[in-house]
Amino acid sequence: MRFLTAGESHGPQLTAIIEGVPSQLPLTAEDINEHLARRQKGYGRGRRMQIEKDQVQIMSGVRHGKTTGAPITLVIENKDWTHWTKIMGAEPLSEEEEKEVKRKITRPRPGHADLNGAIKYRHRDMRNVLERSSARETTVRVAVGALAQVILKQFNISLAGHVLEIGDVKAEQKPFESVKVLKDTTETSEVRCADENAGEKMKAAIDEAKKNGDSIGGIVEVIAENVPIGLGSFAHYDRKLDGKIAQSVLSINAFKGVEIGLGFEAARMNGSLVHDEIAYDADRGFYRKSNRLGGFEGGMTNGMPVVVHGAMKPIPTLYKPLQSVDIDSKEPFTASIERSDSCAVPAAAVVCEAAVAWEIAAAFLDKFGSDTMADIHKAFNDYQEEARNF
Ligand SMILES: Cc1cc2nc3c(=O)[nH]c(=O)nc-3n(C[C@H](O)[C@H](O)[C@H](O)COP(=O)(O)O)c2cc1C
Ligand SMILES: C=C(O[C@@H]1CC(C(=O)O)=C[C@@H](OP(=O)(O)O)[C@H]1O)C(=O)O
Repeated sequence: MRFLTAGESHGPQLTAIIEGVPSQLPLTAEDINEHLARRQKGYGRGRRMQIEKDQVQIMSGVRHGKTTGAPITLVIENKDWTHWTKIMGAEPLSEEEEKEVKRKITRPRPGHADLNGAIKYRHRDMRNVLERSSARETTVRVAVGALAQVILKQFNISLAGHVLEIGDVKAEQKPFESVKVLKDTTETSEVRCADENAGEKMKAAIDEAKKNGDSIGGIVEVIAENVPIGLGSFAHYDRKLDGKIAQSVLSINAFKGVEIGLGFEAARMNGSLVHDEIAYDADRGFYRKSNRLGGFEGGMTNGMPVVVHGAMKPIPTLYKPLQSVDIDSKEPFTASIERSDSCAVPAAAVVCEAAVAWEIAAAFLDKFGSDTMADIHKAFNDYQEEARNF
């Protein structure tokens, strides 16, 4: 399975084309819209989220509620587009229109793709960079991840993404062993949270940052349950599933770190406290007594829940402005701002969940086939039986 996305933040729409989805998979727009709504709900978003009401249109590859095996096209409209038709239109502007429309952006924003992208693609109007580098694109990635979750659900594999930390407020975690998910946790941090008030403390930290004209980042966690043993491979670097997940998570806007299981903490501990001992039960087959390594050994899943953490930097556009330099005048200026999120970590938890879901689903189809659901179910059931009796 593979996908491409296209579309600008203030253009007419975002599009994804997904190729390699098996036939006979039940799929409706509602399966996807549910996740799009979760992404919009998170605390700390700016005014743009009041304009958008993300809804997917399935434009190809599905007939009467079932996939056909043909490429699937997903489209999400930007409601804000109506305010940007002149600035973002594909047609050349007349001289009159050119004067009317404030076109050029020459002031790069620290923390964004603006300056590097402008130099790389020789744009003197940095709107050509910022429109595509915007995290608006994460909408359509969530749509693609939602489709991946529909596939995984057929095999009882479920995922949850939630917020672990906002700034220095931590959701005190329950141990990995007691993970029993899976509900909507984008507003609070219920999944593995021992402190019932953590969600409220996080919201207060977001409010405080906003009040100071600042922004705040955080850490999200994604857990996938009932993942079979052996997705991914030890055989080659680009088939290691933990590596693929890391790439996918790190590609989310503003993500600066990724961990699997204990992650960086494992480097500070002795081996006896890190590795998960192997046990055997006639009903379950082989299993682990703990899950410190987050469900991975040798680039492959080991049957324990997959646990991924992603670290998001604070939003770069600040109401308390940063210094930069105009690319035309070369004069320093203080960045001005019209609107921005002050925290997008809760929303990013949903994006991270989508990224992990996609990688697991793609690896799942690599292992069990990808033509039609009945064949995949058969291959999966046979393999699970063999793994249990191994
Ligand atoms: C869901 C989400 C919403 C975001 N909203 C904003 C925003 O409103 N303002 C902003 O400056 N950056 C926002 N960002 C972050 C920028 O898109 C990101 O920092 C920028 O594109 C540069 O990429 P990099 O941080 O990965 O290097 C958001 C990121 C995500 C994941
Ligand atoms: C539109 C979304 O996020 C946007 C991501 C973003 C950025 O610079 O990345 C900047 C803001 O957009 P605008 O400049 O239009 O206010 C966010 O609202 C979204 O998440 O759907």
